[in-house]
Amino acid sequence: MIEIIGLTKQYGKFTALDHLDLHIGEGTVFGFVGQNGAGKSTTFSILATLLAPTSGTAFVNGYNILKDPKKVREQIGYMPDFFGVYDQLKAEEYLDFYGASYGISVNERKKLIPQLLELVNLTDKRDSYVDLLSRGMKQRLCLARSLIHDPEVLILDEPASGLDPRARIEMREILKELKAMGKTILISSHILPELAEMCDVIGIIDQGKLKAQGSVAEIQEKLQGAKSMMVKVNRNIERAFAFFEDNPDISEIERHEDGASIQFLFKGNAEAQQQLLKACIMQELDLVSFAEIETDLEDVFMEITNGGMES
Ligand SMILES: Nc1ncnc2c1ncn2[C@@H]1O[C@H](COP(=O)(O)OP(=O)(O)OP(=O)(O)O)[C@@H](O)[C@H]1O
Repeated sequence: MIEIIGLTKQYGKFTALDHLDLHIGEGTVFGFVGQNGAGKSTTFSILATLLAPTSGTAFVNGYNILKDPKKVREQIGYMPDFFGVYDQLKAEEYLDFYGASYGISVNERKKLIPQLLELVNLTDKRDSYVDLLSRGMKQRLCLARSLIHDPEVLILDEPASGLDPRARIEMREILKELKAMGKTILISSHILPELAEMCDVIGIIDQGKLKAQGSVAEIQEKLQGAKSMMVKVNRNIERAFAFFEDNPDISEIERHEDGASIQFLFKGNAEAQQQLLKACIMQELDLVSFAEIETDLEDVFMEITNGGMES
């Protein structure tokens, strides 16, 4: 579990983080989204105890980053956005080196390293020199490195940056496995739709401030106070359009070019939505479908960071 309280970081006069508060529950996959310079890496470096905050603090599994940095480091595996790899080492030796520096015994390392290489799909590269690995492979090796002491919390700064679509899918699959193991995972990214798919909760940061937090659907609802809905009719689209247009809880109604679909924003809870569906059936509106539309995270993000909403 992670608790961030009033975290602030000044670089000289510049405020990179401005009273950030965040609560991330155990076993959550949390996506930290923000434009370049929003403050994601600064937050992660502070959580990893590599950078001191100007004020505020954070707790990782109950350990204070300021008072108990050693304990915090035991809890977390950190993958920075830029990492050096020792190019004179082979993949297996690289992990062995890190395992030794964590005080893991030779015998344990012999068992652990093949497991880690398998987890990140690098078993067949164990004897390859690190500098000859592709970028995606290096990222995965670095992820394996961050797992060597079996941390409960993973902090991954842009783990998919610079990867091609295939390598991104591989990374996503590995993260799914780690989530299944019960790890709490914090990921930052610009690849917004991917985060939406992978994360339970998304936090949107802009100029050092948290603008919104919740599931993609919650963020959208908070932003618009309404859900996007789409209905499709078999015939008589005019009649259906007039029916929805008359409803005071419906706005931004649009007819699609296919001549059969109507999209609108609906303000109301699940009960109200059920009533609306019932009314459509009572009116014999020739519906073939009635559904909530998943919002594109990219749209939500752009709206929020363009000043569409204050938290
Ligand atoms: N050591 C530093 N000295 C001065 N300013 C810094 C320093 N490190 C970061 N900053 C500034 O703080 C702000 C936040 O940077 P940070 O790296 O946390 O952003 P980010 O959200 O991770 O961005 P990116 O996605 O580009 O990595 C930026 O404006 C950056 O220029």
